[in-house]
Order: sequence, then structure tokens, then C-alpha cells
Amino acid sequence: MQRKAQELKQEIEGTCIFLIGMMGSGKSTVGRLLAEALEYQFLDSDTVIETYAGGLSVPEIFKKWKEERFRELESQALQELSSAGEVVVATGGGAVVQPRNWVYLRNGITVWLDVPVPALASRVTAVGTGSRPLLGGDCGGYDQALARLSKIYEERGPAYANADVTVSLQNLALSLACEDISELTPTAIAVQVLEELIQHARLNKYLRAPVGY
Ligand SMILES: Nc1ncnc2c1ncn2[C@@H]1O[C@H](COP(=O)(O)OP(=O)(O)OP(=O)(O)O)[C@@H](O)[C@H]1O
Ligand SMILES: O=C(O)C1=C[C@@H](O)[C@@H](O)[C@H](O)C1
Ligand SMILES: [Mg+2]
Repeated sequence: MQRKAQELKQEIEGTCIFLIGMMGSGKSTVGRLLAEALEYQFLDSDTVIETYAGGLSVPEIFKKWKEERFRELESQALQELSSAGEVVVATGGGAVVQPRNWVYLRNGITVWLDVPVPALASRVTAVGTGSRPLLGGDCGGYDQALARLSKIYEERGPAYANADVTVSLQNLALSLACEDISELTPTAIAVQVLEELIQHARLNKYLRAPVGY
């Protein structure tokens, strides 16, 4: 992991890394590991929004000001974060929906953590869905989370697919001969993210080089 992180640092020269993906896809968990390995700062856009809102939590912001105001604050947070260097940012699950946010996301390198919906539903119900207003509170359980996440995944899939790099846990599990994606540790996923970012950066450099290089 350390060696790959050093290789990537040389390629991207401080460019910001945005992790995108569904609620529960591991953006915060994997993002912290990546930031540590790269010696970058880790920032969570939901936390920045909570600061803008004077310390109200995400569910409190949704309740008090409705989703529309939350989305405005989210765009403001992404704009601010996109001007920072040497940061790994865990974005909110809905950050990809508004086209204006892509102006900010394109200032960095975007990585989609693509996790199958049943795994997302297991993860979010294990920790409780109370902090995730779009999942309808804490009382629904796995089946409600699965139904809501499936609908959101279907709606947002094309937007997530705009990422510069996609790390599919389904594909990673296959390539590592894991029987189930629950066997993939956050470290194994972070290593794969680094690997794919290095490939992306090298390809980009090659494509931008003058002809004959
Ligand atoms: N590879 C993994 N294996 C098992 N559990 C995981 C893995 N990655 C993350 N988790 C767990 O899944 C839950 C969701 O992870 P995390 O909070 O990192 O996701 P997120 O994408 O930041 O979600 P949100 O968009 O809601 O902030 C956490 O409880 C975390 O511990
Ligand atoms: O998927 C979403 O739209 C959201 C995900 C969370 O990270 C928060 O940004 C908020 O709960 C909305
Ligand atoms: Mg998170």
C-alpha cells in the first residue's frame, strides 16, 4: 500500500481525490485509509455541510430546511473542497446528481466505489439508517433499505459512471477469488483504488504527451 501510494503521489502531484458512490459504499472508511497512505488530509463533504449549518446534523438539516437547501450547501461545500490540494474527499451519496457539481468534481480525480446493493443494504442496516434521511429512518430494516437503495442506484448509476475511475467490488472479488464481497477488507479496496488511480494517471499522461513521445 505504501509503495503504491508513493507511486501515485508522483503521478498526480497533489490533485484532489473525490470518492463518489452510494450511501454505505465505504467512501469514509476507504477514504481515511487512502489519505493516511498518501499523507493527504481526509475531508468529508457531509461534515463540511454540517459546519455550514452551525453544527446541525444531516438529518436535522433535511428536517429543518428540506433537501433542496441541503443540496445548495452540498454544492457550496464541493466548490470549496475542489480548490484544496492534497486532500481525499468523501462526497455525499447524492453529490453526482446535480450537473453543476461536476464542474467542481472535475477539478480533481473522481473514483466511484461501486458496491452491489444487497451489500450496501447489509452495511447500512448493521449501523442503523437513522443518519441517512433518504432511507426513511431507523425502523424499516434490511428489506426497506434494500428497496430504497435499489431505486436510488438505478436512478444514479449513469451519474456515478461519469467517474474517472470505477472500482467495482464485484470485479475485485472475482479477481481475488473471493466467494463473497464481504471478504474484501477496506485495505484491499484501498490498494485497488491506488492501483487503478496509477493506471488512470499514466494513461492520461500518455494521451496528453506530444505525438512521437
Ligand atoms: N470493506 C468493508 N467491509 C465491511 N464493512 C465495511 C467496508 N467498508 C465500509 N464498511 C462499513 O460499512 C458502513 C458504511 O461505510 P462508510 O461509512 O465508509 O460508507 P460511506 O460511503 O461513507 O457512507 P455515507 O455516504 O452514508 O457517508 C460502515 O459501518 C463501515 O464500517
Ligand atoms: O445519497 C444521498 O443523497 C445522501 C447521502 C449522504 O452522504 C448525505 O449526503 C445525505 O444523507 C444524502
Ligand atoms: Mg461517509
